[in-house]
Amino acid sequence: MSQTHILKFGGTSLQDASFINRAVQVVKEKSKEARTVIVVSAISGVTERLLALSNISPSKADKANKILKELRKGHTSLLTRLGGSTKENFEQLNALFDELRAVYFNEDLRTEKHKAWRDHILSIGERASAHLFASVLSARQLPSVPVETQHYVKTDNTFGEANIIPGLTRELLNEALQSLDKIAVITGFIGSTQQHEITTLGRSGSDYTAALIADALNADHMEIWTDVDGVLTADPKIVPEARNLEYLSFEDIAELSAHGAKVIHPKTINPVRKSDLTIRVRNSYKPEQSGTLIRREHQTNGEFRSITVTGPFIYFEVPDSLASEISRLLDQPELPDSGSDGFSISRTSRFEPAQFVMKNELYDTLEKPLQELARREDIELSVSRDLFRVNTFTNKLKESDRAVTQILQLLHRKGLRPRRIHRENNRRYFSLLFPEEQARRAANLINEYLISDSNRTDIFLAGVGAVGGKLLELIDEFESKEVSFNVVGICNSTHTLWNNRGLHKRDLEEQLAKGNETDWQEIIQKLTDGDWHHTIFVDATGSEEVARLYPDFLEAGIHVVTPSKLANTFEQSYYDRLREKASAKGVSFRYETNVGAGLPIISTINDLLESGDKILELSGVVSGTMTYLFNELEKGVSFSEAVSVAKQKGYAEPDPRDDLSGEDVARKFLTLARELGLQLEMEDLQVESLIPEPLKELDRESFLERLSEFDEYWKEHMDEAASKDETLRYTGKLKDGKITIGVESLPLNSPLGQLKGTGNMLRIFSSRYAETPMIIQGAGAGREVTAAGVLNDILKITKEQ
Ligand SMILES: Nc1ncnc2c1ncn2[C@@H]1O[C@H](COP(=O)(O)OP(=O)(O)O)[C@@H](O)[C@H]1O
Ligand SMILES: N[C@@H](CC(=O)OP(=O)(O)O)C(=O)O
Repeated sequence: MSQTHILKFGGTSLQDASFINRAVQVVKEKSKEARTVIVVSAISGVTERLLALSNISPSKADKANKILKELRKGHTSLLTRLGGSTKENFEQLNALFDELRAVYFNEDLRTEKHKAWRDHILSIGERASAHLFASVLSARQLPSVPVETQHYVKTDNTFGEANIIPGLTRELLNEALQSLDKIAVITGFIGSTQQHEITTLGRSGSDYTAALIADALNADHMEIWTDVDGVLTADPKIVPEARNLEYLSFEDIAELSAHGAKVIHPKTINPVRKSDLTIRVRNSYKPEQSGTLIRREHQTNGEFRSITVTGPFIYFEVPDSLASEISRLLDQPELPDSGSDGFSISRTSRFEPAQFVMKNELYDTLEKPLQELARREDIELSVSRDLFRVNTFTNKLKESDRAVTQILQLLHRKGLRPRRIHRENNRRYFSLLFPEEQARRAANLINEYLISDSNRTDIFLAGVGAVGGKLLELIDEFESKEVSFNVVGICNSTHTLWNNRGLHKRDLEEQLAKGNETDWQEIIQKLTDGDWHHTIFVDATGSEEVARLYPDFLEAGIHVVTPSKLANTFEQSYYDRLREKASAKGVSFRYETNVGAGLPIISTINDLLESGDKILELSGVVSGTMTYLFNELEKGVSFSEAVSVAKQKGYAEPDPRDDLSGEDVARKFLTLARELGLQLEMEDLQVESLIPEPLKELDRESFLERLSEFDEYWKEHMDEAASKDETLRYTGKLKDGKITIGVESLPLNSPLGQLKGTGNMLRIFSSRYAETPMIIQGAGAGREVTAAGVLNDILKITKEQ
């Protein structure tokens, strides 16, 4: 057997009899393949109980005795239950609890060498579990021996967080373990000074012990058995949706654990940094899973993405002149070691305040001198307490800062503003400071950003009629390497359907009718609360009620896209409010299809304006229905017949008066005018209606029936135009701040006279296009072109992010 494997069982992997049985099984399997060396932590919760014991004054002997008794009982009854209770094993375990009692009540040690006394107390946890586990293994035909590392792991005398003396430790461990013919069950977490006083290596230090042993024995592989699937993208206690990382490098894990990923002790990699050791972090609840593989070589496959949350911290600002003195205070060697992110200082210039972030406990020890310093300088030191750092790691940060920008935008949309942003020189990491609850929320949102395809856009589609239904089809068919869409919800006026994993055209047909009742407030709430990082609300309803809700969506950090012309043509104050909300929240409101369906009219006008051009006139035909009607009249079809066919073909609205009134064209021109910055209301437009006065008030059926009374009128008009080689078109014009809309007689061979089908044509006269206008022409109606235009808006938002 040439290979040596180290198995480290954390406290959680030995928490009760069934876990210990599972651990025995793991050892049994492993020991068939390789020489197996075990490292154990104290049974879950035991270190906490021992710490609690060390904080009980001996005057409260009852309380202390209760803990002492429970700990002894807990271990010995496990020994019995697991079949390891030979007389010798029982005596050895009891001897440890006798020792614990004796040390606890040793008043001299407690008072004179308090920290050493406490470490001695803590050591019992690991020593007891090593004895217990070795006894159980031996009883199961796996001959084992407990090894207490206070004899071999040598440290300085920084009790509670001792530093290893590497050479000596390596030599002693090697000597003790090299030729053992039984399975060594070694205590993690503990060592001793040169004077043989027991020390501990810092909370969760057993991982570190395991690495020291791996180094001493030149081991090939090490397994860290714990209670999670491996190293995850975040602590699952904070981020339940955290995902397992398949591979990490030594450098990755060292960086994560130094910044609070508790799954592995920060010093673990130190002794093995240069070795070819492989480390697997595995879940004792799911031994069949492969966990996370950690090795020296750097994996650049994008796996390195994770979040840690550290704290609590204090934050305060002082005039820069005070910063150096405070730094000196922080330099005192007797201060408690508060880890690599114990404190940080930012100084930008002499004139800007210096910003301090420090762990709560560090501040508590410094509060007095700090306040004194502040008083001397006559400033009030105002501190914010209990803040937490959300640290984000990702390989993407090596390439650019885009991920930082995207994450900040995402948090901003969800109403989360960090108190402080800190970008490390090491380009894979940045941190944000928040109050506790916000930190939790931010961690969950960032996790979603990191694990989901960051190119993914989530969509809620309201209205699944002609345009909405087609859009869903287009989204289903859409394929791109850079962007992906996920329709998380759809609704019509009665039903709403949700699915985080994505909805498709077939769901619309099969499932929507079984959905919940549509409740707009609930939809807004759900989209606001969801951890989707990039959401677009698409309104294809044409409903006024929905168009009035856009500010709420924008306020919730949700982009809005719509083919509906309503929102842009409500009162000017509403129009302005939409823009203000969108800009305040960093989200987009897009509506390219409001004019000319799929034709790029609004974007072209904006491009011209942005590049400094001045629009002088906009004119032409922007109603496909009207073009169709006049084309039919040209062919000799009667007015009433043309209207009814337009209705049948779906060009005209269900009540054709909505088109004939000119309202549709008016809304389009008003939208264009406002795009140019004009402040206008619908009433300011001059619009010629094609609805004969006597038919205005009729119901829809009677209107259609009586429309033929006016056929003659339109025939005469058309004949008159024809006699001059002209034809009729319904046109609009915006010039000098005024909009006029109505029927014009135009030469048959002019560009507008030549329009066919549902053709639209808009002429843009500008400073640059003063003589010959820029012309945008094409089909200006129809569900295909409109849905494609909406999809284009969605794509634009996605690419802006
Ligand atoms: N990135 C992370 N991946 C996995 N677990 C993490 C991470 N960050 C923190 N943890 C926490 O680490 C715990 C495992 O460490 P610990 O409690 O010391 O277990 P053990 O007793 O097995 O050593 C997990 O239960 C989890 O809450
Ligand atoms: N028992 C010690 C050391 C340790 O490493 O424990 P665990 O492996 O259960 O995190 C502690 O609780 O800090």
